[in-house]
Amino acid sequence: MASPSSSPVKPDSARLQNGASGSAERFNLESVRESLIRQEDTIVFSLIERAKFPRNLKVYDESSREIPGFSGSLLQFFVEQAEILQSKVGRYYNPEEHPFFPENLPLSLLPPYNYKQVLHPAAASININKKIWNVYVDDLLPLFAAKGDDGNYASTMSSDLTCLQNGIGISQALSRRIHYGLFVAEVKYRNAPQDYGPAIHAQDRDALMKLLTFESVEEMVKRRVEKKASVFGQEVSLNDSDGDKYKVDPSVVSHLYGEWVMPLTKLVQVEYLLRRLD
Ligand SMILES: C=C(O[C@@H]1C=C(C(=O)O)C=C[C@H]1O)C(=O)O
Repeated sequence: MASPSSSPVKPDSARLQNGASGSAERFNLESVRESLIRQEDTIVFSLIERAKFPRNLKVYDESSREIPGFSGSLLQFFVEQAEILQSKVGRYYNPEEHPFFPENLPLSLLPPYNYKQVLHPAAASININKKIWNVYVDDLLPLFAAKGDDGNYASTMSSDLTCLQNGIGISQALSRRIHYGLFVAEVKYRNAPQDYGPAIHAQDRDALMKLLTFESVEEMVKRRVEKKASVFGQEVSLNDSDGDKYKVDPSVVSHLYGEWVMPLTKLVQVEYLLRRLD
């Protein structure tokens, strides 16, 4: 997948959406963590939705030439076309939205929403969706999508599309959640500029990673998402003798957060903080 650059369609100013980030008025560590907790539900439900289909690996085959004149996977084509449409109606003016294919996106046909500046302008240059895409296809799908191919490529891509771009979807949920690290990092900097400033001036990634890491919070996140997966994904049976079965293994969800979601969220925080005093 081509390395994305920053989106050309974000205006200079940006404001927290009232959606995932809670009230636009409250901007503190508690409110951004509350938003991350709410996003857990979307991620767990989207895992369950995507798990309806087998891997259908043909969809992700980047050597595919199925689409005349297009070089890339079926899903890349599908998502790219969706992002073109959504860019035309201003989706990427929202600082919480990050396109997977920011190159060559058309400008919005609608006037930009008057967002309040929350993040440092450097945030517009941070987009790790290439990593998210590769992690999703190479590491995550095998964890929760059964082997096999049922030929439902359009349905699979619709599931991935709403995932990658919007609505209830695993990759969209992942991208939005991971890039929410921008807001977490901004709050952490504002709370302790005296701590973060020296590490930023030294461009010390390790020092920044140590400052922004809260292992106790991470442990709570892993336990909570595992519990949510067991509750939201439990197979309901009228036969009491059936043991507990789940649409997605709850331990997989905890593993997914611990191995990828949280490390990538922290990577976004470090990348942002390195540029915070530019
Ligand atoms: C998001 C935060 O930063 C880090 C990443 C976390 C995560 O991705 O869930 C949790 C705790 C921190 O180690 C936070 O402090 O809430």
